[in-house]
Amino acid sequence: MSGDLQDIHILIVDDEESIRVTFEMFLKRAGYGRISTAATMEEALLAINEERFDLIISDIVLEGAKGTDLLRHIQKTGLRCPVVMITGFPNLETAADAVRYGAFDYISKPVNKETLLRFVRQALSHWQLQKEKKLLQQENEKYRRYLEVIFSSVSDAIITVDEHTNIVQLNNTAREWLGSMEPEGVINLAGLSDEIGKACLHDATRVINHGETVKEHLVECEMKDGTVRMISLNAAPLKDSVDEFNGAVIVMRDITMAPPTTVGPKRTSFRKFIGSSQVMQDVYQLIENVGRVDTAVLITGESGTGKELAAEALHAESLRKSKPLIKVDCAAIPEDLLESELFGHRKGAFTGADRDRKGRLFHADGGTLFLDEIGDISPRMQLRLLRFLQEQTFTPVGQDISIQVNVRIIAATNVNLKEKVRDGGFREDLYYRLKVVEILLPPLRARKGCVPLLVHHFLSVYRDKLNKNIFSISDQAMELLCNYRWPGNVRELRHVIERACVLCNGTSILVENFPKEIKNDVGRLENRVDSEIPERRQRATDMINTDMFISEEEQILSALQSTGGNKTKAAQLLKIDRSTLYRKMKRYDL
Ligand SMILES: Nc1ncnc2c1ncn2[C@@H]1O[C@H](COP(=O)(O)OP(=O)(O)OP(=O)(O)O)[C@@H](O)[C@H]1O
Repeated sequence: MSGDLQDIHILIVDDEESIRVTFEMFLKRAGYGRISTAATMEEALLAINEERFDLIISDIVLEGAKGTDLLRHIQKTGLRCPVVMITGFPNLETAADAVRYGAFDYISKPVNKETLLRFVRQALSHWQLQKEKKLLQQENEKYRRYLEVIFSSVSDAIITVDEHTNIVQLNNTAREWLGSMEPEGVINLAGLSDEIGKACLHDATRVINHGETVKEHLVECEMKDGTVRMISLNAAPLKDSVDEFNGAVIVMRDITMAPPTTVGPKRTSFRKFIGSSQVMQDVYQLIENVGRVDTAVLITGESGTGKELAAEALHAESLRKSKPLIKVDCAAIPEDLLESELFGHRKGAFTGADRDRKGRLFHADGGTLFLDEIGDISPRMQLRLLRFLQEQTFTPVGQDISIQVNVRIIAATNVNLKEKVRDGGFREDLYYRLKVVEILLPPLRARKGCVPLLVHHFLSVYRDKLNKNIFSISDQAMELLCNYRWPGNVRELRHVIERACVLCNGTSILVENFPKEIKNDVGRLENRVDSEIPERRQRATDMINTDMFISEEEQILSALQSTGGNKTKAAQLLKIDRSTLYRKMKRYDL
């Protein structure tokens, strides 16, 4: 407990020095570790802007100002910590005013040690409860948004109804399918006249009246566009947290073209991403789903994994795509400039501000702001950003009037933000605001199946850029690249291929074109005792078709990619004849 008290930060505001000193002494002796004092309202406001407090104790009468003025300012800044007012007069009206303006409570003078400590304990435990409640609400909000993303992005139609078959919720697909629905008011399934509406009513009634679940009820339905589709309906009872029956959920899937288990073809690229491994398929899918939902996204992953590419793809997938995507590298801008860079400033706001300047938030209006390296911003910037996320308004430096904009925030970091929150280096409330949805980009060593594709992609980029006739890469060179750990991820691979293309004098990239750290791996391969080699070969055969080794399908894909789809050249690259290539392409459905 005393360890907790040590971390509690209390601000005492009083124009009488003796009171400040006495209160500080009482609190320190009681174990409270961090006490700050302010003699005037200006000093108090400065402290509140710079630091975070758990409690403020203020005299109701300050020199040249009233304690209630301080309360008003505190409310304006959005600070939520409790404020206890000390009132010198037996004037109940002023004290009641203070409570009306948001004070937690007031204490009448003279204040003895026991009374002060009692009020402090009460205010802090109230504050603790408030914080826990807020955290819980944030968690709930997070899950609610996750569910909303899933609900709105699945291609199945989902409808929930109450026990009278009134529609409670439906996702976009369901809205599209239930063509005869009026946009406003309560809609009952009984009022829908088309096949699909009737089928929903039939299944919902079975669930509601008999408590049965309905599985794979297949109906032919004429859709709005006149086509006849085969729809599979599944329905189940909807129960609340205490197992009370609440209605039914109906999930419908169009199975006309494909059976439900069919998996779509693997993508070898998406927007500016190259890569075909399963983890990247999941990333592409998530970006597509989340791009359309107007929510904050936190992109995480090691340096060089493609976080900026993910932000660009999210913007391109969103309804904001015709508006600007503004990028800010928070680590590259000095801390004292970042505030005016983001929020703008008025002429004369600080030395060197010789004209008004609109910030990047203003320029991003209607579009997306990408905040790279968000983990590096100062506590002051964290607070300003939090306020912006809460209100979508901001005030340029040196200006009084706030500006309203409509901006989606996408942030990225390569540090562990959760750990930073735990260490107190990053605000928890901001963390949850930013991380409504997280996209984690895996390191390249966890998706080595992507390496050959990336190698051929960058090879063709630099072949064109450097105007060279490099068309292949030796098996040994490729093996080295596939086995290397890539601490710098795709960025490092890109540089390695660029360098190799510059150094290459022939038509093939060779091991000798690689830098030392990669070439040294040859030594490791060659120095291996003979007995290890067959075992390694065996392992390679065993692991074909996994992400660690390159499957035949991926070799063919990367060869086609690097030759721009030219099958004759791809066959040459793979050292097989054209007809074999055609046969294999057919087999893998490429
Ligand atoms: N999957 C990929 N396909 C093609 N190029 C990629 C891929 N991933 C990353 N790159 C390239 O690697 C380089 C680094 O990518 P990016 O800047 O997006 O990484 P980052 O994760 O934002 O890095 P940092 O954290 O250092 O800012 C860029 O040149 C980018 O085009």
